[in-house]
Amino acid sequence: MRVIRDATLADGRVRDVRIDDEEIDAVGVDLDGAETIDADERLLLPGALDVHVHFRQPGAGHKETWATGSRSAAAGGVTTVVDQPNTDPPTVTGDAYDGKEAYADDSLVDYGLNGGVTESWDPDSLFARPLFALGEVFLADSTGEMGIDADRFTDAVDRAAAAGVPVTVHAEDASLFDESVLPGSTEDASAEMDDPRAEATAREDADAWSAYRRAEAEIAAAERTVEVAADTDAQVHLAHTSTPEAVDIARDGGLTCEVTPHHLFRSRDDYDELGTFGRMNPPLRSESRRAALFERLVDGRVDVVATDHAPHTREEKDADVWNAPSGVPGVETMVPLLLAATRTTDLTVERVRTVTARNPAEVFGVAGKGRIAAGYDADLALYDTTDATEIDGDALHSKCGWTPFAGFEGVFPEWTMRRGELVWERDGEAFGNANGRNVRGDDR
Ligand SMILES: NC(=O)N[C@@H](CC(=O)O)C(=O)O
Ligand SMILES: [Zn+2]
Ligand SMILES: [Zn+2]
Repeated sequence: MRVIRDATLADGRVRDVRIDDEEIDAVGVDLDGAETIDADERLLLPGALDVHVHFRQPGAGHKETWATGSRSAAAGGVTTVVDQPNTDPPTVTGDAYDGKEAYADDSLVDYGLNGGVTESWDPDSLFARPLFALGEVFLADSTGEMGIDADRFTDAVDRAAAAGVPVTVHAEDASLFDESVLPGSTEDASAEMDDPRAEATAREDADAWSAYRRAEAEIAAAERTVEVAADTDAQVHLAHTSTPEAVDIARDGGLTCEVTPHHLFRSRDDYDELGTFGRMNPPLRSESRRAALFERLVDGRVDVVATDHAPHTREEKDADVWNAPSGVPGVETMVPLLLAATRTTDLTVERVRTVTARNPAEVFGVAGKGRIAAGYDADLALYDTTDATEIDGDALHSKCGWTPFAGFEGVFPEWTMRRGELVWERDGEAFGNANGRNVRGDDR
């Protein structure tokens, strides 16, 4: 058996962690073992579970593949990812689920696969598969145009409740988007009458995306989701909540919620730097809303941090604000950004551990993951918190080759272990094997 010697755990205790094949055998002091990995009192965290990624296969392997996405995860201390259904074909039938699982064979890290809802979904075959969750259920169109109406949403939540599967919701209400911001909107109609003022009304700056998909649209959709959930036994989770209001609505309404690193570390003030590379759904919010969201991360009101890792190529993103695709990468920089923030804010290492590992495993009932304790999977990552490096898109491993966090400090793992196997060693840039497993699969 192998022993990781003198590791500092998130709560500050220094312990040995003994590993028996794929599992943690014991956590203690002076443990015996045939082989020793010295931690030298560096920080050992449970491998993170990122419950919201878009790895793009099938259908858009030019943006990301399971091989590149899972490498990016491993290099960022993430040992489990959950893929979303807006691929091509969308994961809305049993066959589509099976097709995606064949791609996930290339994954270095463990994974879950969500099922989605469209007009043409097939709930019977879909719920016959081991779904991680039903979701993200799109209440408004995003990449993949899977927005559904109110009746289908209620029906989907009812079916998920009957199947005992949690539901995750992309909560934006498209009827509340501010269409006056759009080119060709009513103000702009005067263009047809040769009114010179028309030119001035069509916004082309990247911040127009935030003005268009305004906060009120998320807040209203979060309220509606609480109402729908209240009428059923369904377990409902709000994906990527971008406003403090939606976090509070989720808590008060008995839902769980997740926030993304980009909504925690970026705001509308950053569009000058990011341009359309900062376009995503839900969009960046005001600096005051960002700060209020961060406060809720620090004090425990946010349940989960997940990335909504949504890569698009540079060429695709380099378009005008109305035509650029929505989404930013993030799986590799989530834990590094949060750990770096523990050095400069009130965020504690324990909170980082809780929102990236313990809570996602608990909220979604992932057995054997999210903790460093005997009997749990040996999903681990080692960090030197005194060694922050500057984030650089070229040095990351996503196929998209860019990051919205360029220039930020990040504390990256020295190594990452997934079920006892080293899947990333920073010295030498070495990756392990594609032995990732479905966390809801039969071989668990
Ligand atoms: N968040 C995004 O802006 N984009 C996501 C879809 C989504 O999560 O809504 C994508 O798949 O590109
Ligand atoms: Zn979404
Ligand atoms: Zn998403």
